[in-house]
Amino acid sequence: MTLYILYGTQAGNAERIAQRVARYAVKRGAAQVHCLPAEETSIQDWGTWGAPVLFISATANQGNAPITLQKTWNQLQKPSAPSLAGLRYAVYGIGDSIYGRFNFFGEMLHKRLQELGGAPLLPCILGDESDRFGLDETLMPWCWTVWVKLGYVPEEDPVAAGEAIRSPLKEGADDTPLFPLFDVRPAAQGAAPALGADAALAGTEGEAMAVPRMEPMYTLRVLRNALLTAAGHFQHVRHLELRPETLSCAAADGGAAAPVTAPIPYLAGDALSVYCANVPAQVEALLQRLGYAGDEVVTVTPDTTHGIVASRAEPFLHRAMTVRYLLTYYVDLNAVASQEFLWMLGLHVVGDDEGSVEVRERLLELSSARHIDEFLQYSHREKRNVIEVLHDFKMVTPSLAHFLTFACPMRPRYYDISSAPGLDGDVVHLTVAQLQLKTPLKREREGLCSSHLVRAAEQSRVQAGLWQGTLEMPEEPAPLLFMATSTGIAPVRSIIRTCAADPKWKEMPIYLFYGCRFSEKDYLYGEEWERLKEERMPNLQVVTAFSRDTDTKVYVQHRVAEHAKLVASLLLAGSPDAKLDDGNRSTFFFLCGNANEMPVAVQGVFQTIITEVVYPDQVEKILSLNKRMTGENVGYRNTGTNPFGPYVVGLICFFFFTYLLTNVSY
Ligand SMILES: Cc1cc2nc3c(=O)[nH]c(=O)nc-3n(C[C@H](O)[C@H](O)[C@H](O)COP(=O)(O)O)c2cc1C
Repeated sequence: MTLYILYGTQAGNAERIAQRVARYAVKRGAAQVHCLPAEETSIQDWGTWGAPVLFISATANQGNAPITLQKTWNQLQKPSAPSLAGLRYAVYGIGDSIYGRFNFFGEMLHKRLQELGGAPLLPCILGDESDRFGLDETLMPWCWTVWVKLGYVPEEDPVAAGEAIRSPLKEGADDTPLFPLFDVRPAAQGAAPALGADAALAGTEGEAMAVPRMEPMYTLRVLRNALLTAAGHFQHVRHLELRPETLSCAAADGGAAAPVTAPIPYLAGDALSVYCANVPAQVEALLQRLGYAGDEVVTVTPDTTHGIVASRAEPFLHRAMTVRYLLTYYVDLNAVASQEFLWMLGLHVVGDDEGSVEVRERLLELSSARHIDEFLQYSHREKRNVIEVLHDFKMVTPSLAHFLTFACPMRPRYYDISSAPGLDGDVVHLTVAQLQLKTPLKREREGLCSSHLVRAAEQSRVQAGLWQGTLEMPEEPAPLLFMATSTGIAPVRSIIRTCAADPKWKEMPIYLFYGCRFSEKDYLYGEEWERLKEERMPNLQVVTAFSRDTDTKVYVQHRVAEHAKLVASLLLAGSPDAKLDDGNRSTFFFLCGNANEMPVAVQGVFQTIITEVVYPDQVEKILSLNKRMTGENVGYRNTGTNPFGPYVVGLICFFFFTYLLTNVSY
């Protein structure tokens, strides 16, 4: 019995869940489980595998496909997508009901697979992180139903099929098989030179070297790293200018680096996926804790002896490297420890003495669904990483193979590019805010990658890939309306500079509503707008909202309300004199900034403006024309195409492109 589990993840949660389900499947008797990011497979193959496929996917950024499913999703949506007749599948969506578009992507995926001829084993199940027991509440019954459908457990067996399904916690983490996905051995004598054995390859603090990765990687030289916010302001935002020097191919092809001969082929809306190294002091602490000096040379290979025969191809596989190098570049030591990590530690506690029993019980408790609140308190709210957990539970020392399996792999952080090829040539700009926070117990935490970038010395190097977004600029010049806050300005700056480089845009009205705290402290790129207006874009208008300059807080939406007539006319037809029945020149609207409250606030003010302030006598007409502007239906997209799609009605050409804060990467 072979089973495929394909996952879509943005930040790693769906990957962890998928691996857990893979373990359950092995326990239930699957002989071979392939557990992979969906994008590592081809949709053409799905219907021909002759094996069921379980899709486990998060919903990202207000209803969108997560990053490891984005390309696949684009292919699935095409009219030319292949028939999926022959595919038997089930979708488990991962989301959180605090978001308006709860599990939107999981539902879309399920529907599309069915449209293409796939046969669902059961209806799409939507996991909700806000459920009392978190995802386990739906995950466990879903697993059981799938096992029954696949014949792994007998349909008639009341324990397996009935009781277990009703009891969400039946298949708990504590009885999943504990086997590592990797095998770690001393590297063979005389093998190729080990990564990290050479001091130069191990990198120096603050400087990422060309560490092999699965995707093509640029090494970029930091030309400039300037503070944008005032000295003493609570938040550090910096402007980085980076020039690509070398490009290495995917690790799978050997990872050879070649000099870069052409600019990075990016467009407005694209991002750099930046990798960084762990802090050396943390690596040394972990080496000591795991019982390594650090210079031991090892080779890691997949451990397929237990049934999981294919899992994500990690770039550290099959190459000799020192343990220090492995832990420096391939495991995220700053990530919050997962429940699975605690569970794995719990199962490593041997001994029946009182102390051992107590520690084991505590760890298994923290890792069980029933104690999710305690886990969140211990781990998430305090941002407790794996090293701190190992420090708290000194009695347990996992093997390196187990540690690698259950710790969080090092993943890149995404930063919107804020430059434009037309104005900035081969130099790429980033606008980076350093993540700094205090936990409830007043422990200071900072973002690994944002700190790495913010501190990157000029002339040091940064390692990054190019993430191509899906933002579509208007084909012909059109009025642009931006609303942005804080570092949400990064993609806006890229678009504005793209337009500034093209004389065709010179006469176009471009309005930027920008919100931050203080005019003197965090008004990012304020002087640049003045210069661009003078030199290239006479019709660029910037309206600012400085929330803390006055006693009463002023936000972007308040400024929008003050300019009601202008905004309404832009939204409705693209011309300040437009009537409701005018308008074929559509304004492109971009909303960029904190995804939590701003979109809803701006939507509210738009609706008020259009229906109550500007066209009070035509409310019904407007609402009937643009149903999607009401209530829950307004679409927010991360660099998406027009979500109104066929719903864009002739009279209200309202293009809604939104960005979410990819700049909050840490
Ligand atoms: C920026 C952001 C946007 C999100 N948007 C949605 C959403 O629109 N709908 C939803 O159901 N869940 C949403 N979620 C919740 C995620 O789906 C959920 O946290 C999930 O566990 C993330 O899985 P991942 O780590 O595999 O990406 C969002 C989470 C984040 C961080």
